[in-house]
Amino acid sequence: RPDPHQREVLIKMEASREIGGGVVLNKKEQLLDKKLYQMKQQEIAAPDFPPAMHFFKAKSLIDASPVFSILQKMPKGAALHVHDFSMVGVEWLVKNVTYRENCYVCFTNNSFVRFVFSSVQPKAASYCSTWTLLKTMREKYNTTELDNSFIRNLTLFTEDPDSDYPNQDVVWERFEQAFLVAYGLVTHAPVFKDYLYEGFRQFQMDNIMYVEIRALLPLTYELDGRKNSRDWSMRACQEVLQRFTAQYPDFLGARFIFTVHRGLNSTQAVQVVEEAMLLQRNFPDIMAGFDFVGREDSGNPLWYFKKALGLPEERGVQLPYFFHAGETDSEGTAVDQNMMDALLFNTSRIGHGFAMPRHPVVKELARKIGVAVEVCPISNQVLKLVSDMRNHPAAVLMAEGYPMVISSDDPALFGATGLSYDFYQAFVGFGGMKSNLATLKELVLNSLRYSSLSPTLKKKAIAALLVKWDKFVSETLL
Ligand SMILES: O=c1[nH]cnc2c1ncn2[C@@H]1O[C@H](CO)[C@@H](O)[C@H]1O
Repeated sequence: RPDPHQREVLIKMEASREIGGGVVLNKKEQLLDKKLYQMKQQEIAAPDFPPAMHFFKAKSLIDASPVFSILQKMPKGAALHVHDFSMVGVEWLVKNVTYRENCYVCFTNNSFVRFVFSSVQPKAASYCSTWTLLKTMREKYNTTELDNSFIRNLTLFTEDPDSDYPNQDVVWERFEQAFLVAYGLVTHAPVFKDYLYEGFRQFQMDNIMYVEIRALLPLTYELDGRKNSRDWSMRACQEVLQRFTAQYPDFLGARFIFTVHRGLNSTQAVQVVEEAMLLQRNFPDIMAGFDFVGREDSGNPLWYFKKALGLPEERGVQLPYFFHAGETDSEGTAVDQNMMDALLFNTSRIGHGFAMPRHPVVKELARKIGVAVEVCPISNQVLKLVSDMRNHPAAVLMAEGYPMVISSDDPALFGATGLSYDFYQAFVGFGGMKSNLATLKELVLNSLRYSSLSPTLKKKAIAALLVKWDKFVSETLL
């Protein structure tokens, strides 16, 4: 039995294992830490405690939170897990993109919309009404109502999430629909570039200096229906990045993780991995690697793709992996082995790792080889129906000092922006009263440590972040 006299020592021992347990705060940081502690105490004691309710109901409360406002100002380093077409708030798509010339709309049998840009009347699709020029439609209908209905199509946001999304099947179906709605807009070649630029801008506004984007890199199309190559998309990414960093020199840049849906078969996977290797060779500066996306429970397990995933090593070619894994509750099924298999295929990080606490060997192995988990709190709340953030599995990982980064997955679809809302859920929700400024500092530093930047760039990025951090601490104390 432990000695009751050892109580203090044991408590300290636990605290030292926490994320941030090893971070030493300077005088100024200690002051800010105290301030944050008091602010958090008040928030946690309030009857309407945001992390205990669905994010869609909590959002307006979080917006009013003083802790949130500090988290917004905090330099957050990198966003390492965000999807290409969910970076930009959907208002921008509706208010800016759908108001451009030559934008057509149609309505599907299950009452969703689809968009396309075309110089001529587009051919009707079997699943949709005839295409109508939006400009003409706006002359006939109430524009505000129309725009609001588009916004509802593009996000999952609703006043009543509990009855609208009773289970994961319903919410995932709705989620994939929203991407399809955006698809015709964001794959139009000029919009593709503007979207990316606006995405960087919105992340930069949230004090993020670098992003790694899970990107489908779909073929973009021109007004006459002509399709551009995938190389065109990559060059467009390069060009937009150059333009953006020239305008915002504080922004370090972005890299892309080429992704495909996990529904494809093993032969298709071989082709896709071949293409990924080619992209990695031709665009080494902006290509980070490869991953599978889509709902894990309904897709093929990673092991099914072993032939494809073994190709790069077989050929002695570099293709880093960044697998989504453990975003499932289906304990003991084939997909529940994805985290283990991700490690066996030498993954650089694990996307989500929601099931990690249930896999002790994976956890030990991953920690030993330095594989971080990308925790996406709000995504898990919306797509995995985690109703109370205090019960999020990352609470366990955090207490054990397991290497993790906080990311936002699909901020636009959830009605969030950048990373601040997810940091709020981590800091106030599963971090509780234990997480402090040291926790935040470690999380933020982790985002660069576990990024795919080269060692030299990483060093530079961390130095730049620490300068921003000191400034943030001083300014927040004023
Ligand atoms: O949390 C996630 N888990 C798995 N797949 C996702 C998640 N978020 C987005 N996507 C997938 O990424 C594609 C857009 O890049 C979407 O089609 C969606 O299936």
